[in-house]
Amino acid sequence: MAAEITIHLVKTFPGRPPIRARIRYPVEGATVLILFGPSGSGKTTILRSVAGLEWPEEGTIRFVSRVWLETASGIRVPPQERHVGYMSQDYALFPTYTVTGNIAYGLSHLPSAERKKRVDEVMELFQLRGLEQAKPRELSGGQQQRVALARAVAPRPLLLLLDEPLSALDAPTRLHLRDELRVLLKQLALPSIIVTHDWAEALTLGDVMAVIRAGEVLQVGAPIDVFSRPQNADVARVVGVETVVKGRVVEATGGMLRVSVDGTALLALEAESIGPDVFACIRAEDVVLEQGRASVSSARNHLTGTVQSVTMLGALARVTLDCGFPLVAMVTRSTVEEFKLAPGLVITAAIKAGAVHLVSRQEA
Ligand SMILES: Nc1ncnc2c1ncn2[C@@H]1O[C@H](COP(=O)(O)OP(=O)(O)OP(=O)(O)O)[C@@H](O)[C@H]1O
Repeated sequence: MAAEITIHLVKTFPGRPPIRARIRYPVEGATVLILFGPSGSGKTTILRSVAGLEWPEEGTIRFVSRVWLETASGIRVPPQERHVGYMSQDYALFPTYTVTGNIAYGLSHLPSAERKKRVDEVMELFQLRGLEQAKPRELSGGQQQRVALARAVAPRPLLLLLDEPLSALDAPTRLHLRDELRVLLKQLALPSIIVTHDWAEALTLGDVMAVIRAGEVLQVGAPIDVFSRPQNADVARVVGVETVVKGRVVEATGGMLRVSVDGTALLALEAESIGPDVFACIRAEDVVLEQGRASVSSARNHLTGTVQSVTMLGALARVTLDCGFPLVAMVTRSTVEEFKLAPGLVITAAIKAGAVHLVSRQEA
């Protein structure tokens, strides 16, 4: 039987609806679980419960063969015996400690020579050389993030728990460190659970993703499947991007990238540090349907597609198209009536280049 992580819990804060998580997934060397959802949905509470920093009133938390929580039989393993690395959203570095002091914090059980060796190793790994004596306030946001990660990883935890690891950073640093973090997690061969509400982070970093809303786990699956095939309208609303397809950048011209998706060309705005292998992501509301060839919009992409399905959702309708790849559009009820949208109809989908978001993808 494959090694698994099980997180089943109920946690209630006074005056709030209970947080109920049911997540179970296979774990290998560096499997990353993403907890994805809007603010206040319960992601941090689930992460803190796995760390042992929050005590659910009911539940089971198992990591491979270890049981950390089983309320039915009274098992409650304290945080220090779980051997997890935890990084909170604000990094929580000790302000009066130096960089090495912060990193050495969880290594007090080691003899001093070994402790020094391990600190040196992680300083090297996280490219912190030269900053040994610096205090947290003297570091940039990116450096603080590295020190916090180094501190979490130094004691060789079994599992790494990261709460919004990139949210405190400015956009360019965030983009750069997102790619670095992915490489690093694979290099460490350390399973991790990462909280985020950023879909690009979920796609780049995650192997498995749990979508959480109002304390309920709505769907668990591979990120690309969850984004492109949300189980229901609630999940679609939370993830907000319904077309996620694998593509390859084939040309860069005049500030645009031409991306081939199963042979169909898509134009996207040029983006920094994008490799040739990408996910092309399109929000359903950014797809405009047009009839005939005369285009009124200034969109750079005009794709011919065949309607596969039309689902009415109140005043709006979700339309799935086959454009050589599956594309989802969200249109008004009046568009459905005006264009007589129905399965089999051939129609044009217009998408602005700026609405085609590219996210780097590691080719397996
Ligand atoms: N210690 C606490 N006491 C009371 N209520 C709490 C406590 N911790 C969390 N909550 C409540 O539980 C709910 C879930 O909070 P949680 O921090 O887990 O959400 P989140 O999805 O991580 O949000 P964010 O992305 O904003 O951090 C919220 O309604 C929050 O106000």
